[in-house]
Amino acid sequence: MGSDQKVHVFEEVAKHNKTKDCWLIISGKVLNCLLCASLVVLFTILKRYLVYFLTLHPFGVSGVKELKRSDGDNFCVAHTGKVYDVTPFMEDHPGGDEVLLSATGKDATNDFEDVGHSDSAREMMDKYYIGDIDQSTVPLKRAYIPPQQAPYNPDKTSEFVIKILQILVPLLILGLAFAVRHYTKEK
Ligand code: HEM
Repeated sequence: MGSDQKVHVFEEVAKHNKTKDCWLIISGKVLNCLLCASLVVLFTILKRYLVYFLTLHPFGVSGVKELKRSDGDNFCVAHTGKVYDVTPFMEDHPGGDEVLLSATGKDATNDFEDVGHSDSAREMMDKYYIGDIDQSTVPLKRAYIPPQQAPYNPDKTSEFVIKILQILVPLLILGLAFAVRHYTKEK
């Protein structure tokens, strides 16, 4: 573990995006602990009894619905964004230094997890841990900057000249034919 462990702001971390100075943000997950799991079970049982009691109550409490926790709820799952200075690991990283560079300036958790790093890789991370990220400074989404395109403005001059010629040329031929006919008649 590094000695300079503090809370970093995103903007500051994002500046370390070079081979000789590379910082990553990767979140750790503290999964459901035993105590939390027991509390969930207890809460569910209590809730069932409460709903049953209220719906059968002689005064008729209406509109009581059983509240369901959606599957997506991360009950008791803590996400902590950690900052790693992987500069000394750049040359030795089995996945290469380019992937690490491409993971700078963002929350690289998904990139890291997608690879399916081994437990030994996760243990190694401690060596490069230099502090936590101030989550409030992490942008939710990168702002999409649309590519700059020049406005469509084709040159219409040549098109106009062709149209004029299409009208003028037949008129000229017709005029020439009349002139020749008139000239030969006179003779
Ligand atoms: C502190 C951060 C990291 C550490 C300590 C680390 C460590 C390792 C280790 C030890 C391996 C060898 C395979 C294994 O044991 O799982 C590995 C492979 C790899 N890592 Fe990382 N890694 C880190 C971050 C990242 C990130 C952020 C990415 C993606 C952007 C990444 C992409 C890869 C890839 C593509 C491989 C090669 C997988 C393969 O060829 O099978 N790593 N890493």
